[in-house]
Amino acid sequence: MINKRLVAAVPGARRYVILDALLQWLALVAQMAMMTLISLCVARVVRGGVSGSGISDVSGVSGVQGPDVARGIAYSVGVSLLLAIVSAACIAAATRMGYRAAAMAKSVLRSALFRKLLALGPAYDQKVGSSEAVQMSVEGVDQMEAYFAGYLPQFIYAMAAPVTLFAYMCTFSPVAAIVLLAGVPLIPIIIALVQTIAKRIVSKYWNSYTSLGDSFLENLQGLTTLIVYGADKQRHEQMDKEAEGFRRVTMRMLTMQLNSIAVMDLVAYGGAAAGAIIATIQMRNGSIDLAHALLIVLLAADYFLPMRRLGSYFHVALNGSAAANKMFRILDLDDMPSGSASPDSADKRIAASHMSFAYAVPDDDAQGGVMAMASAAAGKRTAGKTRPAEGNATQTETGAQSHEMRVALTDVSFDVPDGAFLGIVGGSGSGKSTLAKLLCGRLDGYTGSLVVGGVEVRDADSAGLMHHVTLVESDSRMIPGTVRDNLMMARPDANDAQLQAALHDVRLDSASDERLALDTVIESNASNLSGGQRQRLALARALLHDTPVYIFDEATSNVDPESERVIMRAISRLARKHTVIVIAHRLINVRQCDSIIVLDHGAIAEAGSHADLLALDGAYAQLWRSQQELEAFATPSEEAAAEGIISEGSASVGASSGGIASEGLSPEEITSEEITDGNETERTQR
Ligand SMILES: Nc1ncnc2c1ncn2[C@@H]1O[C@H](COP(=O)(O)OP(=O)(O)OP(=O)(O)O)[C@@H](O)[C@H]1O
Repeated sequence: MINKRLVAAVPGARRYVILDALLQWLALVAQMAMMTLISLCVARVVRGGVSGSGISDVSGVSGVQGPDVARGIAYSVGVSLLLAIVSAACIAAATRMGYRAAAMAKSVLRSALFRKLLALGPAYDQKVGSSEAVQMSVEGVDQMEAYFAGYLPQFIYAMAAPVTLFAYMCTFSPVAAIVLLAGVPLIPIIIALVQTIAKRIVSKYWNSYTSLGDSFLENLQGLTTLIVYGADKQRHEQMDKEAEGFRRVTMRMLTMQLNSIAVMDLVAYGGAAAGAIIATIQMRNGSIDLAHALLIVLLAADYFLPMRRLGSYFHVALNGSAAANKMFRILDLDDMPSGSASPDSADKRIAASHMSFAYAVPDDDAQGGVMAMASAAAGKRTAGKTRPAEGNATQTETGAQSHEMRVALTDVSFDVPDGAFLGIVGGSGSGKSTLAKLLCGRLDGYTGSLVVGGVEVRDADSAGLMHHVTLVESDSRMIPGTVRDNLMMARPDANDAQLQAALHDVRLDSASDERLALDTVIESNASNLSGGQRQRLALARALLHDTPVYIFDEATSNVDPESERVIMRAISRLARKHTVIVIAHRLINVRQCDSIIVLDHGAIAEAGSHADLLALDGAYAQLWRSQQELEAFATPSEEAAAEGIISEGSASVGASSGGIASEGLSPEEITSEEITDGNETERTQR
């Protein structure tokens, strides 16, 4: 009934929980004394001032006769009021202690979650969904309030209260004390019975809640796409179905809670009624007087109420416990491994030797693609918390979840000399991005060897590796704030002149049409920037990072031709001083590289310079020819344009693609300003 791991996770909350229960117990003692006085008073009023028996010792008002009755009653009322105040103060203090325990639990767990998300590293979202992370750290953690402030103190108090009442009642009516105590365990028995069903329902509730959150977030993020393709109605219906499923499981949970509370109420109030019956019988037998009979009636409910309250807190606790178990699943994820070796900033070489890598994919997701065919090279460790089997069999078990291994890279070997300019090309899914992520330590679990900055990546200190390799991807993120904030992220000590220089390098300075001031505010999701501006700003930020190695993974895939030209020119200027790797689908963007690696299904199919690869007449040459043909096809010939034989639609395609083909992505254009200017003139004429 207690989530031991949850309690152990917040050791500092224990003393507040115990103080809370202790204060509740003191309130009970004060109430017992108050009820004793009240019973005595009532009995004296009824009997016209005749003194009670044993109670008088407790109340201190025995033996008060005749005219002193009024004074005795006033005295009792005064003391009762004082006791009521003491009891209320104890309850208020107990509530305070409960909130302290809850605040501590929430703060400890929320910090632990945030620390874990950081420790999971840049690829945290591969292990935890964004919406799950948000739900757990907000609503999941909030569930701890009821658990620590309500359930835990109540659990202790509900044990202590009946025992205390039993001990007191035994002094004047052992029969009533025993009968009432015997009824108390009925409530925990009901709780235990309900628990078996409730656990399953509550866990279903949380699963349904987080998965609905995931769908909601994804649909919201993709809302524009859904509307554009007219798929919003269908997604709407699908979400309605999910929401209906969530409503049903919520209703089942509430029904179960209300039903069990109703049964517990029956026991609690039935018990109190039983107390009244026993008191009446005993008084009629003459074994107790009126004052004691009244006292039994008044105290009988208190036997059951703490347990009854525990029963209602129990449902909240189950919810908190299920949320905590979900949190622990996140907290139990393996941190991004970090070695202690620091890459040498003077060593800009990269070397891979017989390097292989496979993703662990949950069984349900593992379909199609290059499935479970890990070569024997896929040796000791794999991504995340998985472990490949020896040889070709690559099924793994992680707790209840089994995984298939999806091979992404197989037996890859290459050497990149200091300051080299390397291109990596290949079809979709050939492993280019995986290689980029491995090089900057965002994925772990490769086999073979991968050396960056003179150290094996798996042994490298992850912070050191992040300062050695900068990866710029196609969907670079900006944080809300100013342009300055985003740039200074890469170099916190940069002055305005350095920031301006970085903006100048990517043509975002005041001389450019696309200019951005350092104080320009960037809104959420950089929605006030164009795709080109965003990517150029990301490049400026990367330039400020000034690391020995740069990797650009499709850094120009979503931008306009002008931005593509600016970015490629800035990238080519980086080479020599830094080692630069460019991953591109468009071969024209790697044509000027010293060497190009062609990946095919995770393996190196060809390697060499652009000229070597064309001479080889293999996959690269074939792809080059087809891309050239495509671009030539997309470029409207001057004669055709002059004769007006290109329709409006195709002219617009031609203008955009033709722009890309001719606007400065050839090596000459990238490295020579004059030729670029010539192209611009040509474009203006066109
Ligand atoms: N997180 C992941 N979990 C499981 N498999 C993955 C994951 N990321 C990539 N893969 C798989 O690994 C293989 C290589 O993917 P990768 O993203 O490296 O290819 P790519 O060459 O960069 O493709 P593209 O050019 O389309 O970006 C693919 O089969 C892909 O399905």
